[in-house]
Amino acid sequence: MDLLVFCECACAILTLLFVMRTILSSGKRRQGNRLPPGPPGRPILGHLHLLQLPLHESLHKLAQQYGPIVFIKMGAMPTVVISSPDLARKFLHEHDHDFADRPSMEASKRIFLDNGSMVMMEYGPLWRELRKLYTVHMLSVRRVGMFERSRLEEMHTCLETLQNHALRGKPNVDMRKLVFNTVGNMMSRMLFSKRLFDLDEAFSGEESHFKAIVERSAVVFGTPFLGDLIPWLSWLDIQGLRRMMDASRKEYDDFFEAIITERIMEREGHAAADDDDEKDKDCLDTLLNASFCILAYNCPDVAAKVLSHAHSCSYSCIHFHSSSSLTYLPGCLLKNFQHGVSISSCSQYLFCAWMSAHSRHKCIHNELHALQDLMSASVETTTTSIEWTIAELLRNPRHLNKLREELDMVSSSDPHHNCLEDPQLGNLKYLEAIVKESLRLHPPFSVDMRQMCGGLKNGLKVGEYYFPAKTRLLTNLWAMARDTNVWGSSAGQFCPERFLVDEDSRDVRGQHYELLPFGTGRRGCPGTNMALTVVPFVVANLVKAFDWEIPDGAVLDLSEGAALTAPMAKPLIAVPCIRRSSSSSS
Ligand code: HEM
Repeated sequence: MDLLVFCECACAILTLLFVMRTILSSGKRRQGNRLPPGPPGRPILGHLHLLQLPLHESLHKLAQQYGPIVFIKMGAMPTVVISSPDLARKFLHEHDHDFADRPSMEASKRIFLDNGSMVMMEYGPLWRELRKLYTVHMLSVRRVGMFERSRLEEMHTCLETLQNHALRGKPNVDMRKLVFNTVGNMMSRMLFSKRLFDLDEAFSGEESHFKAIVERSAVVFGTPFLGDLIPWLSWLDIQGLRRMMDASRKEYDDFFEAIITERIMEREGHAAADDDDEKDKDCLDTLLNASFCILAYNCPDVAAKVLSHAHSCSYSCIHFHSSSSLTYLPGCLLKNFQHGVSISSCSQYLFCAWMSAHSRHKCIHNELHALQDLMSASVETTTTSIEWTIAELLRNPRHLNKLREELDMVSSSDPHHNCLEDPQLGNLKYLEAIVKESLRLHPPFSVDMRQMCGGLKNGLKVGEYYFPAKTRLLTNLWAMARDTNVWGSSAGQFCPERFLVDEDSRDVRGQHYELLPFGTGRRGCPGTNMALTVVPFVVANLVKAFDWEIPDGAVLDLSEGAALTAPMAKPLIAVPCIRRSSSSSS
């Protein structure tokens, strides 16, 4: 074979091999990077044009068309939407640690100073520290139980207010306001021992100072910020949202700073009194005691300054509140810290050193955000759940009467003067079934939002699909809880009996993936104990004490509101009528 023919053949073979390799490798890449099905998107907007509020309904429509796993782009943000219990198990259990971040949002960055909110914080050491503090020291069953007295007092005030108004005629009550203010006071007393709300607002249309702050920030959180969806447009702020976010942050800061500063002064005053009763009075005390620990994670540079300051001052003794009594701390303990004593055991001592040496303002922002975080995460959700439950009971008098019979069995005394207490409610199966059923049909967070952890820079393969880095995970809790394949043909109806048939063991605490009103896994709701104490408690007492009616001429409207959480579209207005006696009314 002459040389020319040989070269031509070799070139042809090499070209062929190159083309084949390119085709094969691109095929392999496509196969390896296969995305879940989804509708065609638009440039820049992605699939935003398909999404409306309430979000769970738009996502449900997509699932009906493309199946239980759908890939969309919210602007530039890759997003996977899941709507089946099996997929929820896969993503939120098997891949829980991979999807443990929350989507980063401008509002939470600005209002909670660099995502200082635990709810929105990225997964990492500070989140872990805070989470432990919340679940073990602030929201455990024991801790929630410690505040039973203040909840009883608030419930009593609520029933008394209703009774006074009912005696004067047939008043229309804005149930959302009444419940919000009652639950708000229960929470604020547990967090920092203060009442924030006046219950008469439910009749007058007035608004407390704190409620007005919450509502202004809800507007900011509820308005989509363009830069959250299309990051390269984040410089553009046509709606002036950044200014509103900063104003909102200042309002929260001023509000909580006053409360925290007052407490610090009180604690300093009490230091001389050696008062055991004041220890860990509420969550703010717990936070202040753990303060240095959080500071060390959040601002290591500041923490280092505290240490060196404490050291250079060589305090011989610093007074502080220990968990048992006022104690004097020998300076040598501070030195020990630098030789390896754990942060948490030294936190209280060093916090006091820091307090005496530096401006208060700088160091209280961790406590400030924790209080703000817990108030925002708890009051709205719990209120929404109670409002929906009462509305469903008004629509279904048969269930309401059955519940009342159960309640009358545990307490036949005068319904107007005695609150039903937690221990009386513990074994009431029908009440429990009603609360579960209400959370099933109306999960206050209808769509759970997570994001792939920042560390997974090359994305992640789950099952047969590949997901790009920072993919957002939306779990449609609302759709899973209404799936007829799981819940049968009555999936859309309010039917508490379903939890009583054959001793159905499905519960709401994150073990049953078809019913996840509190989420699940490491980022599941740490306030579940509190919510499952307060919701049945308030519902039971409202039902026990009054006959409830819809105002004359009004229609009970159970449509859902267009919001990120899933409230009723309009506040529930009801009329409380005093029960003649607990036995005669059932
Ligand atoms: C009926 C009432 C409530 C409902 C339905 C609810 C629901 C939820 C849901 C769905 C999540 C996200 C879970 C996940 O991503 O897997 C969550 C997170 C959270 N909830 Fe609740 N919640 C309620 C009450 C409360 C209460 C009373 C508190 C505090 C006292 C609270 C504090 C929090 C916090 C701090 C988080 C963030 C947890 C984290 O990101 O690590 N919630 N809640």
